[in-house]
Amino acid sequence: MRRIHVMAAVIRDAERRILIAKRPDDAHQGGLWEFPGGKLEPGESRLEALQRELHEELGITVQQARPLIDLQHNYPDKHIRLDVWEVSEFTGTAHGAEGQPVRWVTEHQLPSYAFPAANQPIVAAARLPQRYLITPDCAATEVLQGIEHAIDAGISLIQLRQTQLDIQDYEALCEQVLQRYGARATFMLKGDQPPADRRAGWHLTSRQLRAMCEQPPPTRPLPAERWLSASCHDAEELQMAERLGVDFAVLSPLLPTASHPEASPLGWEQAHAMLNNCRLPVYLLGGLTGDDLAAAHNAGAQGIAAIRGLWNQP
Ligand SMILES: Nc1nc2c([nH]c(=O)n2[C@H]2C[C@H](O)[C@@H](COP(=O)(O)OP(=O)(O)OP(=O)(O)O)O2)c(=O)[nH]1
Ligand SMILES: [Mg+2]
Repeated sequence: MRRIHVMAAVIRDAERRILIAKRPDDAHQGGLWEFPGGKLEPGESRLEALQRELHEELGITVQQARPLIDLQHNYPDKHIRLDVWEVSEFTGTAHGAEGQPVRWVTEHQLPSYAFPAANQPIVAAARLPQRYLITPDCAATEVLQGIEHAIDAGISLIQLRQTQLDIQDYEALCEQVLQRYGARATFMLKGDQPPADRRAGWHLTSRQLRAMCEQPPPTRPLPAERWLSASCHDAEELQMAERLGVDFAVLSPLLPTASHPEASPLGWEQAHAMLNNCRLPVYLLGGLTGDDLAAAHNAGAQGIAAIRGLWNQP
């Protein structure tokens, strides 16, 4: 089968809107919306190809870009590597230089556009932030204060962990958090059932993930409009997460941590190899801080997840 390496871009404007373009009706995957880009040519670097394609298709010059998600997809007629970068700075006015319709859309509007089958994880990656805060075990007042501080510092995805609380107290805290902060951040909650509050997403432990994948075919336990994520520790669990249809995964432990001294860390190289074979946005967890974001992106991750590394940061 034909194998092609495609560079594509999630381009953002100052209001964080994303540029999408419509593929010509007679092209492969024609009539569907896409993230602008095209094939890597022999001798080009990935960034050079991205710059050339965006200049040809949109008339813009890329100033700043970084890897967002890199995945492979088999269409019936070709095998594609979609190497998607986030473009945060460019010069020029983006327009359909090849006559194609283009549109700036909000993250919220993105899922309502029809994209090729390969794009589902890209749409998730474009909507998700690069930092994922997991709350530490501490008193409820401290949790609330810490969340407020984190949101003010730009964190928009938070898992309420609180292993110290029993179910009733956990649910009461979740309710309070959603009431106060539900409009300002996305909250991922834990538990045996999907969270009752439909604003919240559901984060599965690796044990839950394995149990849900035991009886084939695995069926996604939450409607598409709510976030579903899972904790993974190896390549097999990442594959299960893909098959279950989760929106994103957390892969751990990357580095040694004080909270899990017994676990053997994956290290950057092994994590990178696992992410090469994965079709999900993945946060790396374990001993990381905001300073590790560039390394995480270069390893093919969506970003970092952290408890201490993102809690009470200046
Ligand atoms: N650019 C882009 N291509 C995508 C996306 N999703 C997806 O499945 N594809 C597929 C469709 C095509 O088979 C391939 C991209 O090829 P292309 O037609 O854009 O390549 P190109 O710009 O170099 O065009 P051409 O000169 O070969 O006509 O990747 C996407 O979001 N953006
Ligand atoms: Mg193209």
